[in-house]
Amino acid sequence: MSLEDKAINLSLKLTQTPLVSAEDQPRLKIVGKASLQGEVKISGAKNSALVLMAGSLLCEGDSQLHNVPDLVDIKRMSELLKALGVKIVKKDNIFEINATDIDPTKAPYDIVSQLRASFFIIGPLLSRFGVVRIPLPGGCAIGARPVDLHVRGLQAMGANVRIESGIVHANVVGRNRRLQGANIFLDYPSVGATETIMMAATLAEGETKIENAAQEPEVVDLANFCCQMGAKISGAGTNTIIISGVKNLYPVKYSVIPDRIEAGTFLVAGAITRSEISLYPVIAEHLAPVIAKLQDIGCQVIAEEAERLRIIPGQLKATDLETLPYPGFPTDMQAQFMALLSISEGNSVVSETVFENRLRHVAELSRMGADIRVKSNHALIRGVPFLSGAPVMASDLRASAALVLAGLAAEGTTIVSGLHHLDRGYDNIEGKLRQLGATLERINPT
Ligand SMILES: CC(=O)N[C@H]1[C@@H](OP(=O)(O)OP(=O)(O)OC[C@H]2O[C@@H](n3ccc(=O)[nH]c3=O)[C@H](O)[C@@H]2O)O[C@H](CO)[C@@H](O)[C@@H]1O
Ligand SMILES: C=C(OP(=O)(O)O)C(=O)O
Repeated sequence: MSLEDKAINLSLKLTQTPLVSAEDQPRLKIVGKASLQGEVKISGAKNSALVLMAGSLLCEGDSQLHNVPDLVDIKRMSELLKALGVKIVKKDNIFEINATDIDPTKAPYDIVSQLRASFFIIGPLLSRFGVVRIPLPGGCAIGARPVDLHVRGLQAMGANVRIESGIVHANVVGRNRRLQGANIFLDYPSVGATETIMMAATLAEGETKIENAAQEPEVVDLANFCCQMGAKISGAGTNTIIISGVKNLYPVKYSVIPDRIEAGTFLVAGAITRSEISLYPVIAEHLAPVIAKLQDIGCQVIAEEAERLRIIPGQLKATDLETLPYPGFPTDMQAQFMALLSISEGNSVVSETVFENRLRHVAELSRMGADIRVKSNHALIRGVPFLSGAPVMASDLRASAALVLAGLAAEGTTIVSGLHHLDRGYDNIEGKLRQLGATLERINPT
């Protein structure tokens, strides 16, 4: 077993075994009152790279994805594709993906159950082969996360879908096993459902219209990737996407957009430690709701030049925020802002509207001295002058980032466990923070 496989196995084991004690897991020791300076390099977007890997199943031949971040989620997605028969050659941040000879019924439960994005392969596989079998991704710490909108979209396009013993079996009969274009109104602008239907529609017969579509930058990135492969898609980035099906798609070289959530997390690192830092490369427009909130809180965020942002922190003051589908404030930045607001002067209300269980970091921030009360999906935060370092446990990916940020700002030392969450979605966060001047180290179990 390679070292990489061992790391994935350990990570899977940790996710499946929440009762592993903190001392038996790697932990991050963070020295507080950090002062940061310099520039941080932002990696490719996790949520784009994952769906582009799914999208590369749409054609035969060698596709190349550039700027792929180094993350456990990407390793899991690679394992999933390999289980289908996909050949992947990785050179640094470039993935060469060849999905010529693959079996659309071989997705293993062990991987799909660990990774939401793994379910997104259902669209391209069904569209290209007329048949697919895939376990349900299941819920996770932040909510139940059903896939009904994905399934209903595919059914509207003519797929027969049967869910039995936790496995989705779908096929298309007649008409050369091709899905048929359809008008689909999404009850909610789900990112994943929009991506699933969009990929499925690229090879369908006729035109598909997705109304109330998600407008996230990752949806636009996927549309650009598919168009470069020969798909006909218009309207991505608005709430109505139109896809005219084509018979074949072709492999391309494509570069993943910068990760707006990683960038947002570093902007908060600057704000919470009262440090001036810059970030490169970023697409400032993708960060508009995050930048607007940082300005409300008292920080300046300036575009120094194309793709480079600098945060100039100020006196931190309270603000309210509500998570919403793009272009609203992203749910994936809510926990990090909660850490920031916990030491901003005054009272803030944070409302989580996208996921039903995404406030579990409150208990851990409270352990560090934050004054936060939760009522249903709202958190009332009374800003305190400082946080105190403590042992804390991450409950999900962005909660882990929030605890790292809180640890950087706190007085004393913070020990964060539950790092398998952090490793899912942050490419070398320790190295990047260290380069900015933070003192932190990973303690491995003896
Ligand atoms: C891999 C990936 O891209 N993950 C992102 C994606 O997740 P994901 O695509 O799973 O998120 P969705 O936009 O689908 O989910 C939003 C809401 O819709 C609900 N829902 C979704 C699908 C469905 O069939 N039925 C249903 O009820 C979900 O439970 C949730 O409450 O968008 C989320 C919202 O921006 C981000 O937090 C995730 O980081
Ligand atoms: C919720 C997230 O990811 P996923 O959808 O992969 O669980 C996230 O990136 O914060």
